[in-house]
Order: sequence, then C-alpha cells, then structure tokens
Amino acid sequence: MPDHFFLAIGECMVELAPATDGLFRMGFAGDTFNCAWYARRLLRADWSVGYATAVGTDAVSDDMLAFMAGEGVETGAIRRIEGRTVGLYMIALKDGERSFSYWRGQAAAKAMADDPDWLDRVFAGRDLLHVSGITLAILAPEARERLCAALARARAAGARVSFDTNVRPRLWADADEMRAGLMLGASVADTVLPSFDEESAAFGDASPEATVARYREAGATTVVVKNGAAPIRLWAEGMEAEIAPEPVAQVIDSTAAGDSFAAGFLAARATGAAPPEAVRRAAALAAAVIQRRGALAPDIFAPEGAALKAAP
Ligand SMILES: O=C(O)C(=O)C[C@H](O)[C@H](O)COP(=O)(O)O
Repeated sequence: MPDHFFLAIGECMVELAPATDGLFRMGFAGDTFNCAWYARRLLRADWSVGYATAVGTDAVSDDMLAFMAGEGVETGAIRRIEGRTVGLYMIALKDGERSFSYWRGQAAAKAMADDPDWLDRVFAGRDLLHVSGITLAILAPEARERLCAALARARAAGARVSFDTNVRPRLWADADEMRAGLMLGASVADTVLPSFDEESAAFGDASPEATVARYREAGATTVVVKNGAAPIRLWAEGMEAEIAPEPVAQVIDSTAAGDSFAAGFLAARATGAAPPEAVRRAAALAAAVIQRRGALAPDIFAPEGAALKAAP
C-alpha cells in the first residue's frame, strides 16, 4: 500500500510522433500526463501516481485509460463525459526541435474543472499535486479560477503544489489573459518550473534571475528556470545556484524535455534529494528523453527499475 500520493492534473491526448518513412507512431501523451508517467518510473511502490482529467466514452478514450492503467498510473480520478472524446496532437520536427499541431477544441478535458466538489474530492489526501500552464490554458476563465481555488484549498490542507508554466500562446485567448493565467497558477504553487525562452517571450524577462524574482514575488518557495543547453537557475528555500546540464551530442526530439525534467525534479525532492541534486537528476533524465522520439521513452530505463541506462 502506498503511503504517499502524487496526482497530476491536465489533458492527455492521442500523440502522432514522426517515425521513419513518413509514418507516424500513435501514442498517448500530454505534458502533465508525461510528468506522471516519468514520475511513476522514478518513484517506488510507497508512492501512488495518479492522473486527473476528463475523457469521453468512446473507444479511444477507453484505450487511453487502459494505457494509463497498464503503465501503473492510477485512473480513479478521471471523469468520463458521455458523448465526448479526447484531443489529438501531431509532432513536427526540425533539427530535433519540436512543434505541435493540435486538434483538441472539443476534448472532454476542457470540462474537467466544471465541478468544484469533484476537484476537492480528487485533490483530498494528496501529498503532491502537479499542474501546468497548458492545464490552465485549455479551461474557460471561470473553470481556471475554480481549479486554482481548489489547488489553494488542497495546499492549505497540506498538499504541495508544483506548476510547470509550459507557455503555449496559441492555447490562450490573448497575451494578457495568458500572463494573468500563468501568474494565477504560480500564486497557488510551492514549486514553479519555467523555461527561460518561453518566459522571456511571454513576460519580457531580461534574465533567468528576473524569472526567478517574478515567481518568488508570486509566492513560490522553489523556482527552477530551465534554459536549453545553458545553465539552469535554481532558487530554493532561500538558496540560489546555477547548474550546467551535461551536453547532449544530438537532440532527436525535444518533446517532453520539460515534462521529464519536472518528474525528475519532483521525484528526487520527494525522496529526500537536496534541490541542486534534484536539478542534476532532472537534467540527466531530460537529456536522455530528448535523444528519443515522442514524449514517452520507456527504453531509457533499465528493465529492473528507475535507473537510467547510459546514453545511446
Ligand atoms: O503541447 C501540449 O499540449 C502537450 O501536452 C504535448 C506535449 O506532450 C508537451 O507539450 C510536451 O511538453 P515539453 O516538455 O514542453 O516538450
């Protein structure tokens, strides 16, 4: 029986990832789900790892839930909405850097925060909750506020909240709503995990230190600013550090770099690693992930458990 409970909240989609010969490989992915999937690999059996979202009642929704359960991610906090389905996205790659096309406007996940009682129920008793800027972006403004209010209640009751800003301007109505939504998410979080390129574009931050300062002011106690191959800026519980990630010879597909980083960081912290060591482990995981195609990379793990295999 687990003693600790981790829950990620957001949208999982059908993923079409480029394979070879113009073919695409179908999978299931979505930023917060990817984080849960990596966390499930990294955390031991004393942790339950669950996912909260809404899906439809069609065959592909069934397949998605079966996939999650098969991967060890708890699906008890997933609502099913009659007559709806799940979203889809396709990865395009240019020199290893990913971009996404989305078909997600009708997805059931947009309705996941409609019921505040349901949110309180699924958040109750969790030690760690993880949401992202994408989770907030797909919701209507009132639903976004409902979700953040429920996160604040869970936090007041003792849960820790982690927020990966995952800035996707296309998913927001406009830049002002996006900035307000991201700062609202940060205001209910203990840990904020931004990427400097996205933050400088969205907020005009001049440096990773400026990103740290903005999220500190919002109330975070830990901020980790990723910056591609450049050093990662860490501010945690009053200490600051700069940690250079190991160089990666060739990036194959950068999809889920941030999601796996979040899982690596949260899992390391949850099992007692100090913040700088947690950043190092997170960066090593993300480096392995970006040398594989698609969001989820099962083959980077040694068969017997959570240890990362050597780079290919
Ligand atoms: O874009 C979305 O809505 C998705 O959830 C698709 C992807 O799986 C993540 O975006 C990957 O996130 P990164 O770790 O930033 O590469």
